[in-house]
Amino acid sequence: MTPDVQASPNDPLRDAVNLADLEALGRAALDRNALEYYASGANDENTLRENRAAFTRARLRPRVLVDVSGVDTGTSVLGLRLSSPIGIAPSAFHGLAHPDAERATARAALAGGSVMTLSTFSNTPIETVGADAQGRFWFQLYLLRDRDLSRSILDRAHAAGARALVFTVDAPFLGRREANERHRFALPAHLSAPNVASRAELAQVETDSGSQLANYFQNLVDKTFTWHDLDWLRGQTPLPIILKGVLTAEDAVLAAEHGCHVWVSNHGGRQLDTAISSFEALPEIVDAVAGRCEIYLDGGVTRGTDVLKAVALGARAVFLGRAALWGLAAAGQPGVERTLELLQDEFRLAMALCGAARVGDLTPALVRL
Ligand SMILES: Cc1cc2nc3c(=O)[nH]c(=O)nc-3n(C[C@H](O)[C@H](O)[C@H](O)COP(=O)(O)O)c2cc1C
Ligand SMILES: O=C(O)C(=O)c1ccccc1
Repeated sequence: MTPDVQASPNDPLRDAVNLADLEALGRAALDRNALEYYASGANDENTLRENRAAFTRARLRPRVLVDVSGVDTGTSVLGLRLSSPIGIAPSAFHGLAHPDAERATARAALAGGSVMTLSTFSNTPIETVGADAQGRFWFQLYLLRDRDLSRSILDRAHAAGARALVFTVDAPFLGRREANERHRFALPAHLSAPNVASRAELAQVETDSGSQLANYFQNLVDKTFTWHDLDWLRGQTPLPIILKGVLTAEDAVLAAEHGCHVWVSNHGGRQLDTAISSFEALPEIVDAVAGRCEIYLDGGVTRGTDVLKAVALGARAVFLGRAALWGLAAAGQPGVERTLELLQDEFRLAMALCGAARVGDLTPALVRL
C-alpha cells in the first residue's frame, strides 16, 4: 500500500492553504536586503499594522436563504473584465524576488484574468512587460523632475498597451523605512531601473550613509507638482488617470473634479506613519465622490473577506502589494497565480456565505464598522 505522503507529492504551492502560507514561503526565499525592502513600513509601522487591523475589526452581517449555487466573482475596471475585483498594485524591483521579475507577475495577471500595475521603477522595460500582459496592465507613474523623460515614459506606456495611468501622489519623498536605513538597502548590481536610469547612474548614487534607494529616489522625483499641474498631465496622455494615495474626502473630491479616478492607499504603510488605514478612509471617500469616478483600494488585503468588505463599501476593486511579492518570491509566475487563485476562492466563498451571488449584490449593509 502506498503511504499517503507519497500519494500527495510535496508541492509547497499547492500545499499553501492561504496567503499567510505563501508569505512564509516567499520570505524564506529572500535575503535580508530584499526582505527588509519588501516588508518594511515607515517608522514604527503603525499604519502597516492598522491596514490589517481595520479589516479585521469590521464585522459582517450575512444574509441567508439566497440562491448561491452559482456565485459569479466577475467585475470590470475602466471597462476591462476581471475574473474578480482583485488586481496587483505597483511595486518597484520585482527582480529582488525572482529572476523572471515583472514578466512573471504580468503573465500571472494575464493567466488569472486580473490586471497588473507596472511600477515606474520596474527591473524590466515597459515594452517587455506590455507584451507579456497583453493589455492586462496599468502603468504607475512617479513624475520625474525631468519632464521630457516623464513624457517619453508616458508615450511608451501607452504604446505598450497600458489601459490606464496610475499617478502616485503620496510620495514626493520616500517615507523612512528604518530597517532599510540601518542596513543601507541597495539594489544588487545585476538589477537596474531601465525605464528611468541606467545602472551606471544608479551606481553613482551616494551610498556612504543610509539607504541607497531613498537618495536615488529623492534625486529623481518631482516635488513641485500640485493640483494646478494635473491639466498638464492630462494633456500628455490619452489614458484614464487614477490618483493613487488619496486618503481624504477633500482630495477625492478634487480628484473627481479634475476628471481622475481615485485609488485609496497609504502606500502599504510605507510613507506617513500613523496615517489612517485605507479601509477606514474608504467610506468618506465613497460618500464624497458620489459615483463620479471609480474608486480602488490597497493596503493589507490578504483575505477574501477583506476584498468583500472593501467592495461592499464601494471599492470597484482591491489591489495586492506585498501579497503578490510573496507569491513571486515563493515561485515566480505560478506563485503569483496561486496568490490570485487562493484569494479569489476565498472571495467566492465569502460572497456565498454572505448571500451574494453577484459582485453587484455586495452593499454597505453587509458591513458593520
Ligand atoms: C516593496 C514595495 C514597493 C513598492 N513600490 C511602489 C511603487 O513603485 N509605486 C507605487 O505607487 N507604490 C509602490 N508600493 C506601494 C504599493 O503599490 C501598495 O500601495 C501597497 O503595497 C499596498 O499595501 P500591501 O502591501 O499591504 O498590499 C510599493 C510597496 C511595496 C511593499
Ligand atoms: O519602496 C517604495 O514604496 C517605493 O514606492 C519606491 C519605488 C521606487 C524607488 C524607491 C521606492
